[in-house]
Amino acid sequence: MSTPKNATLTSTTPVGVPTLPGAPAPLVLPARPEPLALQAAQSALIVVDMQNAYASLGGYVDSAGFDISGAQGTIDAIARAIAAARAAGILVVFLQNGWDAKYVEAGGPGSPNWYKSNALKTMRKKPELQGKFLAKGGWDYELIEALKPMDGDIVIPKTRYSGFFNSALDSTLRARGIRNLVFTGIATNVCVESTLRDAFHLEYFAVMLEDATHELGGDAIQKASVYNVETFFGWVSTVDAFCQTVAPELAAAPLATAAETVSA
Ligand SMILES: C/C(=C/NC(N)=O)C(=O)O
Repeated sequence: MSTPKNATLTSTTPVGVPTLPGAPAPLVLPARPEPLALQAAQSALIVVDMQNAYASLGGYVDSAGFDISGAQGTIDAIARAIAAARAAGILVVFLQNGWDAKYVEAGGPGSPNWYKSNALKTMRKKPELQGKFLAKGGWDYELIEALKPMDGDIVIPKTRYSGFFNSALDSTLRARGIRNLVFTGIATNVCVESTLRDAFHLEYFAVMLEDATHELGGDAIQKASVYNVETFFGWVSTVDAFCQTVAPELAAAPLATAAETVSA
């Protein structure tokens, strides 16, 4: 989604993880409702579920009838954020949603996921699609070509909407001293928001780059999710603000240079 025209990044006293004595001065990310102070070494860029299932025509959400016509803009925005994060030494973590090829991890009729997952529902409705959506080893499950992990990035598989549930995400972040999470990905209102809410409950400072996320359900849904994050669970910023803050030298460079540092 593009930045709303009336969006103002309020400029008040920064908040965030207290700076330890002797630590370098923190970066200050313009954000709503207030700027967020963060150390690059204590921060991770979380790229949520940028898989063919969610971002490519012919993938699961497109096949299930959701509108992903805006996904390309989101992909480009995430590519810029990833390039800036890597340049700044900020850990990049890709979440990858899905299940084993036999769908044991999806849960059977005893799991609410059986009834709420539109991937499972669509495959039940159209048996010719059985086995196609979100199955490990398949095209649908793969991260999209334009946003492939590089050396130093981390990929965390997950089986439910929240990246923290039954996954290695929390321990991976804690082991590296990460306290600030910068969220991008699809879908704003499902896996991004679910993971960000859990981040709040686990004491991470979470900020969502609103123009590097894409909703499932329309503009009103995007606005509602942004409102929730800004008001209750964390902070909201933009890709431009993030790039300018963490890698100003890259933000000034031509787009092609930034894109080149993203694809493996
Ligand atoms: C609806 C849905 C959203 N996933 C996500 N990555 O936000 C799903 O996985 O079924």
